[in-house]
Amino acid sequence: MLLFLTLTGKILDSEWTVYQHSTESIPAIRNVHLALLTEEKLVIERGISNSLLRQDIQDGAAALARLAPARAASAQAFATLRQSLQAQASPWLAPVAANVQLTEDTLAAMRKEVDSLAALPKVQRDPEAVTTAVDMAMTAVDAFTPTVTALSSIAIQADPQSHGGIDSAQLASSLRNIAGQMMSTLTAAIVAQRPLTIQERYTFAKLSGQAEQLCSVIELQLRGYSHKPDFKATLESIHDHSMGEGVDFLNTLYVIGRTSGDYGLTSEQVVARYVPKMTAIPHLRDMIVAEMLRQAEYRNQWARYILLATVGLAILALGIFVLLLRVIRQRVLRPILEATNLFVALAGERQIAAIPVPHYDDEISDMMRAINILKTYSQQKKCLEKEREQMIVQLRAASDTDFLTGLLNRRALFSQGEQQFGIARRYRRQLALILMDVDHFKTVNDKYGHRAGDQVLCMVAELSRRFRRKVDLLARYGGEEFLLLLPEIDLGQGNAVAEKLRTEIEACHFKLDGGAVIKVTASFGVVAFDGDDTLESLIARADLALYKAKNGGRNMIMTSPRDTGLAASDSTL
Ligand SMILES: Nc1nc2c(ncn2[C@@H]2O[C@H](COP(=O)(O)OP(=O)(O)OP(=O)(O)O)[C@@H](O)[C@H]2O)c(=O)[nH]1
Repeated sequence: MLLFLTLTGKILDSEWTVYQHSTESIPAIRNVHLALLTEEKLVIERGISNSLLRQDIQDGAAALARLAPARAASAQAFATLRQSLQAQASPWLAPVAANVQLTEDTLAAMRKEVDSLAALPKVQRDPEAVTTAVDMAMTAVDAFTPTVTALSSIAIQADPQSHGGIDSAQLASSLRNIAGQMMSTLTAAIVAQRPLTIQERYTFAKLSGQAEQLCSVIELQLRGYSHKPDFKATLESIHDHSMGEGVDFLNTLYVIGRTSGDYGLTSEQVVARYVPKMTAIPHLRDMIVAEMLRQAEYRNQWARYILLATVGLAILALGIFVLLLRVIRQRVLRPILEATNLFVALAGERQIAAIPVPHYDDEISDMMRAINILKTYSQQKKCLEKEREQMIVQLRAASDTDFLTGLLNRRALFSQGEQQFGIARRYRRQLALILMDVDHFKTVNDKYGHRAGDQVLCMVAELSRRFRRKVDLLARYGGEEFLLLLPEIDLGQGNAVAEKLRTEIEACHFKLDGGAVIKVTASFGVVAFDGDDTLESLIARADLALYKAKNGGRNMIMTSPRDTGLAASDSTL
C-alpha cells in the first residue's frame, strides 16, 4: 500500500507540475506579447522623435502631430504591461518591473530633451545636444531589451515548447525594428535633401543585410506553419510588400543618396509610403503569439484532463486496491486465522462451537472441510476415549465387586484392607475385624434352591451394609462368608457391632421370591489389631474365632486374642 501510494503520489505530483507550468505559461506568453508591443511603440516613438530633431518647427509639423499619439501609445503600452506584471504575484517578475520602470524613466528624460530641442529653430540647436537626444532615444529602446529577454526566458521556463514561437515573435519584432531603423538612417539626408554620409550608407547597408537575414530565418522557422493559409498569406505579404516593395523603395532612395541627394520626397512622404508596407511584420508577430497562446491553452486543457484522469485513475486504483485487500483479508487471511485457532482448539481438545461454512469453492473451503472432518474424528475419538474410560471404571468396579451381592470381593478386600491396615500399623490405631458366616446355609440351598440361597446372601449383605460406616470395608469373603474391617474400633466395640448384626440377622424374616419366608442365623469371629498382626494373621485369627463359634453351637460371637492362643482366647458373648 505504501509503495502504491508513493508511486501514485509521484505520478500526481508530476502531472500537477505539468499542469501548473502549462497554466503559468499562458500569462507568461501574454507578458512577452505586451513587451513586444511596448517595444514596437518605443521604436515608433523613437523614429518620430529622430525625425523631429532633424527638422525645423514649421517643417516638422507633421512629425509633431504624429508624436503625441505615438507617446500616448507608448504610455498606454507601458501601463498595460505594468498592470499585467503587477497582477501576477511572482518573485521572478519583480526585477522585470524594476527594469520597466527604468525604461520609463529613460524615456521621460529623452522626451524632455527632444521637446526642449524641438522647440528651438534648427539652426539654434546644438548638434551635440541633438546627437545626445538621438542616443537617448536609442538607449530607451535598448534599456527595454532586458525586459523582453527576461519575460521570454520566464515564458520558456514555464513551457519549453513555446521556445520556438517566442523566438519567431522576437525575430519578427526585431525585423520591424530594423525596418524602422533603415528608414531612420535615411531620414536626416532626406530632410536635408543631401547625399548620404559614408556612415549612413554603411549603417543602411548593414541594416539591409540584417533585415534580409532575419526575414530568411523567420521564413525558415515558420515553415511548419506554411500549410496555414493566414500564415502563408502574411509571410508572402512580408516577402512581397515589406521586404519587396518597401525595401526596394528605400533602396531607390539609398541609390539617390549615394549620388545627388535629390530625393524629390519629403521625409513625411517617405514615411507615408514606407510605413504601411511594414504592417505585415507586426501582424505576423501577433499571429505567432496568438498561435502560441492557442497551443498553450490547448496544452493547459490537456494537462488538466490528464491531471483529472490521473486523479480519477488513482482513486479507482486505490479503491480496487483496498477492495482487493479486503477480499484477501476476508477470503484468505481471516479463514487462515480461524483455521489456526481451530487447529489449536482441536490440538488442545477444547470445545469448538462451529466451523465457519465456506462461501466459496476454493482452497480455503477445502481446508475448512478438512477441519470439519478432523473435528468429527476428534469428537469420535473423544467419545471412544470417554467410553473406554467408563469401561475401565466399570471393569475396575467389576473386578473389585462381588457380582452377586455388590460388596467388595476378596481381591478388593485385600487391596483396600492393606491400606487400612497400613494406616493402623503406622499410627498405632485401633482396628477390628469381623468375620461372619451364615449358619447351615447348605440347608437353605438344599431346601429352597440355589437361587433362594443367592437371595438370602443378598439380603444378609444388605443388612450388613446398614452397619457399615463410610470408612469401614465390607466384603464377601467366601461363599456365605462376609468380612468387616472397622478402623478406629477396638475389640469391645467390634464385638458390639457383631452382636448388633447377629441380632438383626436372627430377627430378620427373609422373604424369598417364591413367597416363602425363612429365618437364618450367623456366627461371628471378632478380632482386634494388636500391633504385630498382619492382615492375613488377623483374618486367620478371626477365622479361628469363627470356627470356635460354629463349634460352640452357631449364632454366636467368638473372639481370639493373639497372644493367648486359640483355646485360651475362647469367650462367648
Ligand atoms: N446359593 C448359593 N450357595 C452357595 C454359594 N456359595 C456357597 N454356597 C453353598 O453354601 C454351602 C455351604 O455349606 P457348608 O460349608 O457346608 O456350611 P453350612 O451348610 O453353612 O454349615 P455351617 O457353616 O457349618 O453352618 C454349600 O452348599 C455351598 O454350595 C453361593 O454363592 N450361592
